Amino acid sequence: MPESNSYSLAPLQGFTDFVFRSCYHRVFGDIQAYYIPYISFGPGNKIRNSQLRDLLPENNMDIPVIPQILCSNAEEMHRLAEIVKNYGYTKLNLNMGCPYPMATNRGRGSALLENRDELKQIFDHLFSNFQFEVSLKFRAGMTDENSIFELIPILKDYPFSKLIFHPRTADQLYKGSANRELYARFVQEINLPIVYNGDLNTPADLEQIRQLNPTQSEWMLGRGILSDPFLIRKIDHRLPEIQQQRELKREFHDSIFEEYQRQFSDQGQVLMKMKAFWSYFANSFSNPSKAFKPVKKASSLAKFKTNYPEIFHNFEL
Ligand SMILES: Cc1cc2nc3c(=O)[nH]c(=O)nc-3n(C[C@H](O)[C@H](O)[C@H](O)COP(=O)(O)O)c2cc1C
Repeated sequence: MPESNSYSLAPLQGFTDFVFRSCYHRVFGDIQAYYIPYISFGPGNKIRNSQLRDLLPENNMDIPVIPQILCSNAEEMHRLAEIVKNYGYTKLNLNMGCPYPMATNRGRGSALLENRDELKQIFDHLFSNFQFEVSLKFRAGMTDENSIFELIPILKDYPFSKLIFHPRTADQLYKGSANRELYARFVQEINLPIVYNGDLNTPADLEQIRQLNPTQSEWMLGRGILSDPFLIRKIDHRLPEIQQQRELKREFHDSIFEEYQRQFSDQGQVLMKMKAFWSYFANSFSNPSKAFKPVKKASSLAKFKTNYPEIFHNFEL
């Protein structure tokens, strides 16, 4: 891999929150940009507290974060972008990839890829009324992956700082696999540097994409990092020796657990967050489904505290 590889953390609502991001950055720190999961308007035109908390500058000190918004039209975009601007951020990411009907039925996320007039209004309004460095994260359309090629002239018309492409259609949700050949064809046709996202779980995954697109150097990683916090070190051939790996992994886990306990007074909420964390983190142990069991079956935070040390003891690689 060339030295110029650069990595960003994908936004995963409920998983890559500020606790995860800050602990990862402190313990591993090999990521250039951490995308904050989207903010959007929910019932009563309100943004969920958890989304706002994740955006607060005091929760993102000294970390290179990029806020993301999920909107359906220029008016919604404007109100969300104002919030991001008022917090002092200078970068903004637009979510045009969310595949879930809850978003797409309201014209948000991937649905915007099929609504070209709305799309252009959003872009026009954003670039003429705000000074953000704007990036765009998108999928390969709603149902027909070839429809994404029709967007190329529009995407080239605006000064996006980055285009991040996850080559799956919305109706695939997370099933099947990301279409790497489609990605390579898209890059060739658009002829701009693009960030690749989707199913990067091993160094070999990056190699295979580079075989199709030799100049690929920008990567956004999501579930791969949640499942293996050493993934980037493996890709860059910087994996420390086994004892240090164990220590770093334990330090990472313990700092996340400590921080959730500081953030939430409700023990049930801490347990829920730790279960979500472990649902991926267990993959970094020798027998993932067995390793996850003691966490999954913990019915209280006290039981979790008793159960998790045995996982490090019994399933550590
Ligand atoms: C639980 C979950 C939550 C996600 N939340 C977001 C989000 O808030 N914003 C976004 O752009 N993508 C979101 N995604 C998509 C990821 O950012 C990423 O595009 C996708 O997981 C593919 O990359 P990966 O295979 O490296 O994980 C989410 C995905 C999952 C599984």
